[in-house]
Amino acid sequence: MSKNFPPSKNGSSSKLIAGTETHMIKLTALHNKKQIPTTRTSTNNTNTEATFTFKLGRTTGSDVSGDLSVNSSESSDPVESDYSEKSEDEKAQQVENTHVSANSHSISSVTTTSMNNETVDGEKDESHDADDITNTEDSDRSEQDDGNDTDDEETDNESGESSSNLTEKGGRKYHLDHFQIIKTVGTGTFGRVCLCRDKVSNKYCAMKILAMTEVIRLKQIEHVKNERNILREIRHPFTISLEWSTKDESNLYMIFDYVCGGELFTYLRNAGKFSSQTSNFYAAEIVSALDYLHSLQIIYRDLKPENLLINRDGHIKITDFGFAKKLRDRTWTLCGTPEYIAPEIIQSKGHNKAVDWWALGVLIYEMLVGYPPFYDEQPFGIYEKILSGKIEWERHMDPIAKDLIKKLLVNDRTKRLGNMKNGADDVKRHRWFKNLNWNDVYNKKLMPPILPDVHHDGDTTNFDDYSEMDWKPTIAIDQKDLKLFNDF
Ligand SMILES: Nc1ncnc2c1ncn2[C@@H]1O[C@H](COP(=O)(O)OP(=O)(O)OP(=O)(O)O)[C@@H](O)[C@H]1O
Repeated sequence: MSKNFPPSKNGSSSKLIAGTETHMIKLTALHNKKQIPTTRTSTNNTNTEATFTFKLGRTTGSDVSGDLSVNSSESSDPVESDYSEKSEDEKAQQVENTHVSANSHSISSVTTTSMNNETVDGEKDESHDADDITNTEDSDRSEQDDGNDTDDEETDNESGESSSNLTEKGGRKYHLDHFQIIKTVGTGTFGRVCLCRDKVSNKYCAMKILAMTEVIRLKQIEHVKNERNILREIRHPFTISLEWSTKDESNLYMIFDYVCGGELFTYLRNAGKFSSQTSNFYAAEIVSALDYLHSLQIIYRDLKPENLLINRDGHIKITDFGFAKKLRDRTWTLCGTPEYIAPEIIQSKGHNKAVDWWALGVLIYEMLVGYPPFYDEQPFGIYEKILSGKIEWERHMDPIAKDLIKKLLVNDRTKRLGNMKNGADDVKRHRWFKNLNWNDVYNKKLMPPILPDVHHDGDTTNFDDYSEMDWKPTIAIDQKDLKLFNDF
């Protein structure tokens, strides 16, 4: 099976997307036939026929059908846990410290080519009303400042700021022209992520630019609003930090801390597979982050090595909250990346945080083995394998890690570790994590197994090179469409 698994992220499967597009395979699905409907028009969907589309390439593509979440009062899901953390052994994990470059071909001298900032001209004031999905009373939210005068308990006055860059309350007042775009470090379905320099603080940051025309065309309006709203709400050592967001008449912009080590995906493909210790380190940081997100009723829904960035200090930052959702009960949106989606998503049963624990099982397997447990060249083949429940095991696999994976990759989500009455604590107490002190994990006290080869904060050598010639011309959307993004 490994023979057929493409090592490059463009070569395998992809995120799911419904409704449109060139370079996609169109498929017709019948509910309850081990196939996936993309649309759900009512909760009673027996034998509903739906057309859906998959984009090729595991990460070059993106997303999903429009968000079709439906609240249900007939949840059969297990009781939610209180997520209180339990300390275990005091022994911190000792892992081998190696300096590794994410790109096997990365160069050590770094030139950051300045580009004219043609796409980010002129800031528009924005409304910051959180939509009903993410409207919570999270005390951390004040630190996710967006520079809006009405919502600015926020950030320090960094060096060199003039008073015109301060809000009335003394917080940082952002403008798009504060950011100089340097280089593209990632591309997505409707935009790109660029390394930028904040000319006010003189710090590097990452700017995610989403073309609103594409967001509308791909019916992703609710998802990008979810992404922004959830990012404003969260603060955790292993999740990306949103510094500010805004829009103009063409694009949506999100400014993040720049994570210069590149994607875990690259390190994993270069290494082939990780040792049990290395996998354990990354899994622990992800468990810590998932536990936190779930405690806020947020499901992440896109766990995979491409979305795990490694910081200069070797610790994880989870990025791409494009599928994250604040959950009241269950949700029905078809989304994720084929190799990582849980059976209940395929079966359109409605899903909850259990899908993240399933994806963790897939991720741990992929780290230890080098390829995911369910793989086929076509998404349908992947789904059949997921639903069959059959997993091929390597002969010399760490038996304790295998036990955890088996308990995470349980088709019946009511019996899946992480989704039972003790919640994440069941995962944290598993024997594979027995040497960990979870407070040490949270406080980044474990020694990272990989230290990225980074020469300075704005180093981009751990990312692939992307052409800067294919920036699409900015198209201003009309006022009617702009209103769709009123609360972004
Ligand atoms: N804060 C960051 N620092 C450094 N690189 C980043 C950062 N955020 C994103 N990237 C890079 O950009 C890539 C694309 O980012 P992201 O997945 O958020 O975009 P997207 O448009 O949602 O992509 P997709 O369509 O694949 O979901 C990431 O895989 C990563 O390599």
